Amino acid sequence: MKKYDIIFVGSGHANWHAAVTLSQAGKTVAIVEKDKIAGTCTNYGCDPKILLDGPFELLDRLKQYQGIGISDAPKVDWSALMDYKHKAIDPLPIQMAGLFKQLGIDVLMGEGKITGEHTVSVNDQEFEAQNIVIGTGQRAAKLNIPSQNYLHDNRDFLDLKQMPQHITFIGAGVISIEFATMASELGATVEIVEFTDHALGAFDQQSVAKLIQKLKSNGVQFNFNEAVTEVKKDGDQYKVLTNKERTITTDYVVDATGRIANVENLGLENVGIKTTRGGIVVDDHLRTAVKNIYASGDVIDKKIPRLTPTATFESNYIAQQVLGSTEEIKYPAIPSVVYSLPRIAQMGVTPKEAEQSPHYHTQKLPYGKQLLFQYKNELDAEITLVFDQENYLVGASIYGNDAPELINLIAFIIDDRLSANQLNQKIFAFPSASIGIISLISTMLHQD
Ligand SMILES: Cc1cc2nc3c(=O)[nH]c(=O)nc-3n(C[C@H](O)[C@H](O)[C@H](O)COP(=O)(O)OP(=O)(O)OC[C@H]3O[C@@H](n4cnc5c(N)ncnc54)[C@H](O)[C@@H]3O)c2cc1C
Ligand SMILES: NC(=O)c1ccc[n+]([C@@H]2O[C@H](COP(=O)([O-])OP(=O)(O)OC[C@H]3O[C@@H](n4cnc5c(N)ncnc54)[C@H](O)[C@@H]3O)[C@@H](O)[C@H]2O)c1
Repeated sequence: MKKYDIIFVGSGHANWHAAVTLSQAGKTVAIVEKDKIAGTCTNYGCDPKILLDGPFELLDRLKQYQGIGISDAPKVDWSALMDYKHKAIDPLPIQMAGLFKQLGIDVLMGEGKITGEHTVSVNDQEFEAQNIVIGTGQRAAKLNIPSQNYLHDNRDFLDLKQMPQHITFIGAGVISIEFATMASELGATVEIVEFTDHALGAFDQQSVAKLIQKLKSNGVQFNFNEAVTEVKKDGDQYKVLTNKERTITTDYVVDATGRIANVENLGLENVGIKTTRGGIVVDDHLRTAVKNIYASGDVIDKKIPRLTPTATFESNYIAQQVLGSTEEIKYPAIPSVVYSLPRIAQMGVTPKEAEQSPHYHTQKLPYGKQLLFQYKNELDAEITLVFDQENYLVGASIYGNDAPELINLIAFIIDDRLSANQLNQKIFAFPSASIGIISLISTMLHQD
């Protein structure tokens, strides 16, 4: 039986960062993968999504100059954009496989199964390892309704050769909102059916309300407190039936009602690894019930957001544990971003949490209006800052196209508990979007 120091089941961000670090540290490493190398983010998630979003973001920025310098905006050619997506994304698993080979990491293609505390089987062949890391991620949930096979998921949407004229999204979470943004910008008619009374539950609802208004004005119809009960085929189209006795006639249905952990058929019961509905149960060292078997990334039952940077953080943490560290895992504040137009970002204490606690106070800044030149006439952009009683920044919610970049900058201010004086010791480029925000924040920050 071939022996390794460590075997990783799954090749996504939850695992490959640790695999690279450990092989560079002289460990013998294998990665087991049953689908495309590099996992969801690279092949079916963040990377293709942001690549397809690029031209839409550009057009959204052009709209800021509509009537004041720009008249005829260009149009997006979706099928050409899709060809470009394939050119850019399809080689990535091959490139990653090349990197692993160069580093001496064995890639074992097939379904990995835990057969014992130190053994993993792949295609009926057994391999032994001192440590095992389970990073098998999540998959799209499927609504339990008749005619499930008419429902599409993120993989299908991000591969669409042509944008359908009418699309129905089930669920008003991050995936639906991001995809609905692109579809509506292309001119598709979009309906979203959501069974709660709100969209994007984890984000500041005042920003979400502004975004919904904008999407509505672009032709997106929101149906809250409504559930899909059945989907029927009707010639080339579909009939989506809801519990409000409504029928939506549509060309394409995306089920984006959440994601579930890949814990089945993994042999976890062979060694007594515990799972819940949320995924694999781990301790504060990311160890499962079997101490030499870790779990990492989306497959963990966790309260923090399931994102690529959190999976990467966990992967880097596990590498250090295997190399001898004994520290328990401590997460910094985690930024979450919805890549809608405009973007919505959230980090640290939310405005809602702040409202409900005497320990925090908030300040809303309509920076789009205040920083007209830096923000290129993006008039509705705003940020809500949350401060603690000593006026250190502990949270921020942003509504604006620069939100992903600004929230990364704000991460330093929150994590390092920077004071106004510390910020003022630094020199930033001017004019720039970020310096405008820094200047505004520094007038409110803890003075020392
Ligand atoms: C549409 C979409 C957009 C997203 N956009 C963003 C974004 O903008 N920003 C962000 O931070 N996050 C985003 N995410 C989330 C991000 O993709 C995940 O958090 C991240 O991929 C988690 O990494 P992971 O390694 O835990 O899981 P995955 O990337 O899912 O990797 C798990 C791997 O394990 C493999 N596997 C499963 N079972 C087995 C088995 N038994 N044997 C062998 N291999 C197995 C799978 O095939 C898969 O390749 C998005 C997700 C989706 C679906
Ligand atoms: N920008 C990003 O970071 C990003 C982007 C896309 C995906 N992701 C990842 O994917 C996850 C989001 O996936 P998602 O959007 O599918 O899930 P989600 O949990 O964000 O949203 C699902 C929505 O569907 C609704 N819903 C559930 N059952 C329903 C039903 N029967 N009928 C109608 N509505 C129903 C829920 O109330 C919820 O609003 C994130 O948590 C993250 O892990 C991240």
